[in-house]
Order: sequence, then structure tokens, then C-alpha cells
Amino acid sequence: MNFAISAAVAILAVVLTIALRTRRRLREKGFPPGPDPLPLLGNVHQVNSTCPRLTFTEWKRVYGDIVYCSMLGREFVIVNSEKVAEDLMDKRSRNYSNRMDMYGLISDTVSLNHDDLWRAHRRVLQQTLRPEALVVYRHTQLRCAATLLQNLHDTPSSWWGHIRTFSAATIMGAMYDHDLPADPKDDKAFCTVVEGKDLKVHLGSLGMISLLTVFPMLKYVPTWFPVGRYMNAAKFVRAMDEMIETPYDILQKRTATGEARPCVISEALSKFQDDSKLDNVEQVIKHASGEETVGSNKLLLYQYSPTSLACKTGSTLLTFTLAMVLHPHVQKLAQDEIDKVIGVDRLPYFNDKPDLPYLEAVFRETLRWRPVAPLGIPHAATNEDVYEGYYIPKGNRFINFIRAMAQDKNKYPSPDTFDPSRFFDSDGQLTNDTCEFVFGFGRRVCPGRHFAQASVWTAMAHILATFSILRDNDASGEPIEPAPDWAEGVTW
Ligand code: HEM
Repeated sequence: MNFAISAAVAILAVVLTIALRTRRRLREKGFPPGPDPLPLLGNVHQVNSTCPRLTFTEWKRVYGDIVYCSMLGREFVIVNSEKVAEDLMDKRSRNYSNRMDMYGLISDTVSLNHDDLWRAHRRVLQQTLRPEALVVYRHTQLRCAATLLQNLHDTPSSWWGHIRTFSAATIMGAMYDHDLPADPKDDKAFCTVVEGKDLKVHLGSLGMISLLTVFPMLKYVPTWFPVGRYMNAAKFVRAMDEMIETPYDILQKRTATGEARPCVISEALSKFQDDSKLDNVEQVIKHASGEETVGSNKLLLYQYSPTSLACKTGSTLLTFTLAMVLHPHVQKLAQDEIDKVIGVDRLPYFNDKPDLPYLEAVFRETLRWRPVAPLGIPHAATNEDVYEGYYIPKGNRFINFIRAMAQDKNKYPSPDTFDPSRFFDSDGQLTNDTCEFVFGFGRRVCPGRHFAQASVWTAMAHILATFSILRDNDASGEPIEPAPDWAEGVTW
């Protein structure tokens, strides 16, 4: 018994000594302010595991715009303001464009470090997804929007499924000229993408990365073991390969028979085929484009409802749907504007955008109100640095807390209120604030943002021009009050 007590006291003494030393080290080095860490655990025990943003929001209140913490041996800085994000990720982008180590399992654009291969990916993406190049794919977005309207008309109760299908169809159509059938679950390419993104999103979660850091052997957990399918490295690599190869192979076959219409992949192949600056052009294009498909289909990041698979385009439309249900007067104003400008004989087209300022304000407020990537995708520092007197260690990860930026009370008074009028100045003109921060920062800024914006805007405009989004009724005919439940997930 005496031995047990002595051992316990000794362990406690060691833990306390390490804790005090860690604390002193942080203070001496001048790290940004943050909660006191425990040895080994860091601050992981303080983070709300189902909803980390609640903890981060509280830390912002206590420590300010830049917060230092550590989780299971990994060091993080949480960036809570646009200014700090711009100072570091934009102005010092050379140093803040790395990503977190993914154990070499993932080598798509979003996971690559700031190296030559990533530069090659970005070149392809920037060329193929720049606004002028996207004009060619507008017909795909319009075709998918027309199908969305038809589906909503036929089975309105399946609206969420229709929105997800729209999101997947726009991206797969533009990337691979791949038409999705009415029920995409029957489509081989779609299924490989869903499987791949599902695994990737689980493996890429902060929790899973932290776990694998401490217990790397977990990568070998067999797939039959509970949650093993989300850890098993071999299965993951196979799923990634299939996700990239399957839609590509289908496109190649259709190209050979002359059926394929122009798409991002075929354009990229013809544009970069003879580019001496790109090694292994086909691989780069396949992987960069494979990421786009995933990028647009990522798991629901921060949305309401008990969630299943969704994507950022779909999640944004889900937020829009909720906002319209909760704010019928906003919906009516947007519909009145569309009726007045477009009339009732045709649907809104991209060229109508400048003539629909209220719709534009609704679009911006949808992006801002509940950003679908609330914690961004972590950046990492290549070298140590000093910012505003704070020491930033080499390899430190940065969580761009986009949700906190969207809640900045100085920029967005009453930030929880869905209020499109905040985007008009006192002369009734749209302000310059286009909420670009929801697409990230610096060299890593989302390359799909122009495509995503066009898809979301088209769907919103088409839906508002043809339908009213209303509350459902319960069995006794009373309208059901929506009770949004915001789930939190991966920011990968
Ligand atoms: C509303 C829809 C979308 C939102 C809100 C969004 C947001 C983001 C954010 C916050 C990042 C991280 C940026 C950073 O690290 O600072 C990102 C990265 C990325 N996004 Fe998007 N995205 C959307 C749609 C899309 C679409 C449609 C595509 C493809 C066509 C796409 C492709 C990518 C890629 C490839 C990256 C990784 C870039 C890199 O690491 O260099 N995204 N996105």
C-alpha cells in the first residue's frame, strides 16, 4: 500500500514538474497566449470533442485573435481574425502554405506540402478553374439546375437528396463530362467518389490525425475491426486510387469512341500535354482533378440535421434552404426582385447576376452566416517565425477559424442574424465585401471557388424563381418549427 502511495506521489510530482516546465518554456519563448497545457495531452482534454468550435470560441473570448494550444504532441495556432490570417497566410504566404503531415497516405492537392508537385497541381487547377475558363461549363451547371428543379417538383420531400445530387452532378459533369443517372447510387464512378471521400474525411479529422500521431500502429487495424475501415491504411490507399482512376477511365473510353464532350480533364490534357515544365502530366491532372471532385463533395462540415454525406456546395445550399425557411420575408424580397427583373417566362441566367443585387446579398449572407468550412483546412509553417512579438515554431499548424471571422461583431453587427441588408451601403449599393475569406487564404485559397459560387448562385436563383421554400406541416396540419442541429466534422 505504502509503495502504491509513494509511486502515485512520484508520478504526480513528475507530471507537475513537466507541466510547470512546459509552461515556463512557453512563457520564455513568447508563444501566443493560450490555455495551459498538460504534459503529453496538451490541451486536448479541454476541447469539446463533438463541437471544437465551442471551445475555440471561448478561447477567442479569453485570449484574443491568436491563440496557442497543443494537442497530443502537435502544436496549433488558432487564427481568429481575418487580419491575422491575411498577415500570415497572404503576406507571408511563402512560410505559411504547408499542410499537416498525413503520413504519406494522401497525396492530393489539398494534402500536399508546399512543394513542386503541389505547384504543378495548382497550375492545372488555376488554369482550368479560372473564371474565363469556366464559361464553357455553364451549360452543365444550367442542365443540372434544370434537373434539380424537375426533381424538386416530382418529389419535394427528398429535397436534401436532390441538392446533394445537384452538387455531385455539376462537378462530375464539368470535370469528367460524366452524367449522373436519376439515382446516383447506381453509378460506379459516383460510388467510388463517395467511398473515397468518406474514408478521407474520417482519416483527415483532427481527432484521427492526433490519434495516429500517438498510436501510428492503428494504421494497420484490420477493416473488420470496429471503426477499422476508417483507419486501415491499405484500404484507404486503394479507395483513393479507385476514386481517381474510375471516372478517369470512363472518360478515356468515351473519348476513344468520340462520345465525350469537352470537360476540365480533356481541356487540361490537351493544354498541358506538351508542357515541359510538368513531369508526368497525366498523373498530375488525374490527381489534381480527383481532388476537385472530392473538394466539392466533402463531407458535411458544419451543418444541421443528423448528417450523412454531403459536400460544401450542397452544404451551402442546405444553409440557404434553412435561411429561407426561417426568414420568409427575405425569400419574398429575393423572389420579387427576380420576378421584376427576369419576369416569369424564363429562368435567371448568369448574365442576370449584376441586375439582381438583393439575390447577390442573400448569396453572400448564406456564405457568411454559417460558413461550411468553419475551421478551414489547417496550414503549417515551413520555418519558425515571429509575429507581433510572438514566437511561432517551425512546423506549427494553423487553424483558420473562419467561423470566428464570420462572427466578427465589428464587421458584422448581430452576426447570428441572417440579414442580407448588411451587404448594402447607405446609398443602397452593394458593398465590396464578397466574403472571400470563407474560401481560405494565401497560396492555398480554394481554387474551386469560382465554380462553387456559380453552382450555388445558379441553384439559388432557379429555386427562388420557381418555388417557395416553406415549413413542413405536422400530422395535425401545424407548421413544424425547424430545430437546426449543427453537426461538426472535418475541415479537410
Ligand atoms: C461553397 C463551396 C466551397 C467552399 C466554401 C470551399 C472552401 C475551401 C476552403 C476553406 C479551403 C481551404 C483553403 C485554405 O487552406 O486556406 C478549400 C480548399 C480547396 N478547395 Fe474548396 N471550397 C468549396 C468548393 C470547392 C469546389 C467546387 C472545388 C473544386 C472544383 C474545390 C476545390 C478545393 C481544393 C482543390 C482545395 C485545396 C487547395 C490547396 O490545398 O492548395 N472547393 N476550399
